[in-house]
Amino acid sequence: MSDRPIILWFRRDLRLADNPMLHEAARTGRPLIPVAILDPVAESWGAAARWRWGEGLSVFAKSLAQKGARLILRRGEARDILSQLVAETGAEAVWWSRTYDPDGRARDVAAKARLRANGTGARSFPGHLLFEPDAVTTGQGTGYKVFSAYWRAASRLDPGRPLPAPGVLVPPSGWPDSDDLSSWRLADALRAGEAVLRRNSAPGEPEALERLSDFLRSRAAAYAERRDFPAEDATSGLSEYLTYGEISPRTIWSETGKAGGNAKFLSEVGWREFAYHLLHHSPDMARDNWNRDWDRFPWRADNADAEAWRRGMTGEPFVDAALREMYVTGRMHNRARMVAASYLTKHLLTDWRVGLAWFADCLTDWDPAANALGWQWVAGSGPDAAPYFRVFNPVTQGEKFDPEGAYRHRWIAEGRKQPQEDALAFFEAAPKSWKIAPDARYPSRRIDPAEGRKRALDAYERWKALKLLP
Ligand SMILES: Cc1cc2nc3c(=O)[nH]c(=O)nc-3n(C[C@H](O)[C@H](O)[C@H](O)COP(=O)(O)OP(=O)(O)OC[C@H]3O[C@@H](n4cnc5c(N)ncnc54)[C@H](O)[C@@H]3O)c2cc1C
Repeated sequence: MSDRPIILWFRRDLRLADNPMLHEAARTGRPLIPVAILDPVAESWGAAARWRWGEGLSVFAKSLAQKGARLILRRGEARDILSQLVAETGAEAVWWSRTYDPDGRARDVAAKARLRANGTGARSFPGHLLFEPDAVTTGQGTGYKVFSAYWRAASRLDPGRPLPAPGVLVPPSGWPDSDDLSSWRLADALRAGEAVLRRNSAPGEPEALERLSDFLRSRAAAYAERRDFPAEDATSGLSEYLTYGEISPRTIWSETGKAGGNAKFLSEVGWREFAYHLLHHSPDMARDNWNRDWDRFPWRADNADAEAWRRGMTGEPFVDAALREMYVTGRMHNRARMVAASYLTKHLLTDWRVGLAWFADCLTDWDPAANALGWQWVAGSGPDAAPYFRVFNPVTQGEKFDPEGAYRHRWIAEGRKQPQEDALAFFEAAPKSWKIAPDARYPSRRIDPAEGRKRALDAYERWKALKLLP
C-alpha cells in the first residue's frame, strides 16, 4: 500500500464525529495532512462569519492535535494552494466534504479540475446535510418548491447512522509550513465589535454536542410551544455550529430520535435541508428573485431608512431589539428575523438584498442557503413564500411574542434608568461613527406602521397591475 499522504481540505466540516471524509481517511491508515485555506470565497464572507470560522478553526486545530495531527493553514486561491501542497508533500490525493453554495461549488470544480489535470486524486464526500440536495425528487424527477411536500418525501429517506470520531491519525513524515491564524486578521473588520462578539460566542464541536444534549434534556419538550418567544431560551442555538459543520445534522437527527423524537424541531432542521435543495436547483436565488416577476417590483434601493434599520434605530422597538441582538451576539431569534425582514421589505419598501447583505455581514450563523431562503420567504419573492400582502405589524408582533417586553428591555437602553448589560453592549460594539449613546433619546419612528403597511400594499397593487402588461 502506498504511504503517500492524503490532504484533507476542511471548510464547513470542522468536526471529528460523523465526518464521512475524515472517517474514511482514517480507515485508510495513510498519513493525513489536514488543511484549511483562506481563499477568495472565505475572504468574501461577512465580517462576523469570517471571524467565527477562524474561531472554529482554532478549536478544531486543538481537537486534531489530540489525535496527533496538525491543521495546516494557507492563504490564496484554493486550486493553487492545493497543487503547491501536493508538490511539497508528495500527497497522492486531496479529499474534502462538499459545499453546496454556488461560489463554493465553482471553487471546488476548479480545484478538482486542476488536481486531476496534474494527476492528483480528488474526492469529495457528503456530510453538510442530511440528504444530498439532489437526493429528494418529485415523481417527475424535478426539485420541490413547497416545503411540506419536500419534507414529507425527505423524511421517508434514511440518513444513516452517525459515524464515530476517528482514533489516532497517522502523521506525514514531515509537516508542511503553516500560516499563523492571527496573520489572517479575521477579526479586523469587526473592530470594537470583536470583544463583544467573543463574550457571546462558544465555538467548537464539544460545545455543539453539549448544547444538543442540553437542549434535548431541558428544552426540546416545550420547543413547539415556546420557540416563537425571543426573550426565552427555547430553541437549540445550534445554527452556527451547523453552519461551520461543528455538528452534523445526522447527529442531531439521531440524538433527537434517541431522546424520543421531536417532529417540530426536526422539521426546522428540514428547512435548512430545503434551503440547500432550492439553492441546488436555483443557484441564483442568493442574488436574484427566485420568482423573476419580482424583478419589476418597485423596491427601494439602499436608503437612509435602511441605514437606520441596520443601526437598530428605526424607532420600532421590536425591530431595533432584533438588529441590536444580532450586532451583539451574531445571532437573531427566528421570530425577530422574520419581523425585522418584513419591516425592511414592506414598511420600508426596501429591496430584500439590502437586508440579506447586512445579515451576511453580521450573523455568525450566516448560511448562504438559509439566509437567501429566509429573505425571499419574507419578501414574497421566493418559493413557498409568505405572500407579500401578509405584512407583520411590528407593534402587535411585539405584543404577541414579547408580551412582557422582556426582549425589548434586554436590547434597548434608551429611556431606561437601568439599562441591561446586553443593551449597553450594543453601544460598546457599535462603530464610533454612528455617534449613538445609551442615554440619548430613543429615535422616533421612520414611518407609522399603518402608513407603512398601506404604502407596501399600494406598491403591491401597482406591481400586480404591471405584471398583467405584456
Ligand atoms: C430573514 C431570515 C434570515 C435567516 N438567515 C439564516 C442564516 O443565515 N443562517 C441560518 O442558519 N439560519 C437563518 N435563518 C433561519 C433561522 O432564523 C435560524 O436558523 C434560527 O433562528 C437559528 O436558531 P436555532 O439554532 O436556535 O434554531 P432552532 O429553532 O433550534 O432550529 C434548529 C436548526 O434548524 C435550522 N433552521 C431553523 N429554522 C430555519 C429556517 N427558517 N430556515 C433554515 N433553517 C432553519 C437551523 O439550522 C437551526 O439551527 C434565517 C431566517 C430568516 C427569516
